[in-house]
Order: sequence, then structure tokens, then C-alpha cells
Amino acid sequence: MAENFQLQGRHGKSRVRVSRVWRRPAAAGGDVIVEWNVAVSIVSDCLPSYTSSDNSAIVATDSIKNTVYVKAKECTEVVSMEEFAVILGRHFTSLYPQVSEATVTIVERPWERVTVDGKPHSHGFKVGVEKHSTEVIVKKSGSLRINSGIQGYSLLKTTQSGFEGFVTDRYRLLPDTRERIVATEVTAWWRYPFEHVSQLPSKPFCFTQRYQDVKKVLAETFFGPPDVGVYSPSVQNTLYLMAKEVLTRFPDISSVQLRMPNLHFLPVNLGSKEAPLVKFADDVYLPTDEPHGTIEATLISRPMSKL
Ligand SMILES: O=c1[nH]c(=O)c2[nH]c(=O)[nH]c2[nH]1
Repeated sequence: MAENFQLQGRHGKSRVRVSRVWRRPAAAGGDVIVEWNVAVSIVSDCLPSYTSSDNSAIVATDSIKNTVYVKAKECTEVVSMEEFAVILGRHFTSLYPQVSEATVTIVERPWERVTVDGKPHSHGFKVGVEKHSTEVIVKKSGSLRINSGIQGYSLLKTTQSGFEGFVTDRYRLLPDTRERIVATEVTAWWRYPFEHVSQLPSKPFCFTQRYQDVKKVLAETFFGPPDVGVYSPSVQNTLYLMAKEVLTRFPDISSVQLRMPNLHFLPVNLGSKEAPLVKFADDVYLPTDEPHGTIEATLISRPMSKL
């Protein structure tokens, strides 16, 4: 009997933690290690398993988890997490007729090579702070979407920031200022323009290098030159300039989304006007992230007009 429902399902495994080491002599730069938290979610035609006891089309989530380790083992050369996600996505969509789409999400634990006596260590690492992530969607047709990002990228400057000229009405208490601390924890996502597996560059495209490049451009634009900096009239304007610089510098990035909470450093004034205990002179602040401003925007490259 046909039922009056439309059913869509997907399944997979989350928080699959895998670490891969590639052994290299010290002269070749030393060992490489990655630690990834992988989530795989497949769109699979196994509707009878939802509506009856027929599990015959299910690729078990346990098998999905096992596949992550098999593929990590098979990657005998260093791969970026974007490439690894594509390998997994292609595997599930090509091996199983019932799987039409796979989404692979990876978050990296940022192990960074340590420097000892000024030299990069051949096999010593420490954990960094900000995290690199990717989300790759692969369809059976080979169509592809790759988004990568950075999370937890905390940036602050002690001056060269202000905020003035905003709406004045009965709700406004904040004075205009041309001198404040600006602090944020950047979350960025950007999209690579490869829309089909056939468009992936044949020489290993260094997604990892691009991540480092984006991180550098974001910080350089936020801070400005080391000696004088650059004045920020608002988080909004700085966010826009950061996004614009990423798209301008990297033609292989087609859009970028930035989220930059405004983590306030409040001036500390204690006591009364007549008998001040602490009088603020751009020196003592109360840092707080609760509440905080939320500022975000997406910038998309316009395709070049065909002349
Ligand atoms: O750069 C800022 N943008 C705002 O939208 C805003 N709102 C606010 O109270 N302070 C700030 N600062």
C-alpha cells in the first residue's frame, strides 16, 4: 500500500578520529603527522531499512568507520585533508550503487612542528590553536563541492581601531571613539571553484598551503604594517577588507564567508567622578565575550565578464 509520505534519509559515522604518520628522514624535512576528526554522511537508497526490517542495502556505519582507516593506510604519500575527503567521497559514491552522494567533514587537530635550538624538529610537535576544517560533497556523477575553513583564529590589536557616526537615538549610550581595542575570533569558510572531480588539478594542489596563505592574508589585512598598522573604522569594514583581499589574492577561491565576533574590552572606571579609584586612560580594561557583537558577511567573486 502506497503511503502518503516522502522519506529522505542519510546515515554515516561522526567523530572518527584518525591520525596518519608519513615517515621521512630528517634531511627531507622529518616525519609528517596529521590528526583528523572525520565525519562521513551518505545519501543511500536503503529506504526499506526505515520502513521495514530489510537492511540489505545498508552500508553499516561501522563499515564506513573502517573505511576511513583503510583509506588512511592506502595514502602512502602525504595528502591534504581536502584530498583525503575527496578520496573518501569518491569511494562511497563509486563502490556502492545505492549511494548517490557523500559528505565528508574533517576537522584537524593542529599539530605543529616544534623548533628546538632554532631548528625545526624532525619528529617533535605541539598543538597549535586555530583549526583547519573542510567539508567536501561528492555526487555519483563526480560533481563536487569543496569548502574549507579556519576556526578559533583569535586576533587583537591594542589601537588603530574606532567606531563613530552610528545611529544616535534614545537607545544609544556608546560614545564615538577613535581609540579602542579590537579583538575577535575569526571563523572563515571559503569555497574552491572545482565543481567536478575531473577539474581537480592533477599535480597535487596544495590545499594545505592555501590554508596557510589565507590565514596569513587574513592576519596581515587585520593588522596592517608592523610599525604603523592600519586604522579600522568598524569591524564591518575590516571584515570586508579581509574577505576582499582573500578573493583578490587567490583566484582559486570563489567565495569567502567571515564571522568576526566583536569581543569587547570595556574601559574600567571605578569610583565617582569626584573621587575616582581607577580612571580609564586607555590602559585598564575589562575583557568580556558575554555579550559580544556578531558581525558576519559573505563575499563572492563575480565571474570575469567575457569580452
Ligand atoms: O565595529 C563595530 N561595529 C558595530 O556594529 C558595533 N556595535 C557596537 O556597539 N560596537 C561596534 N563596533
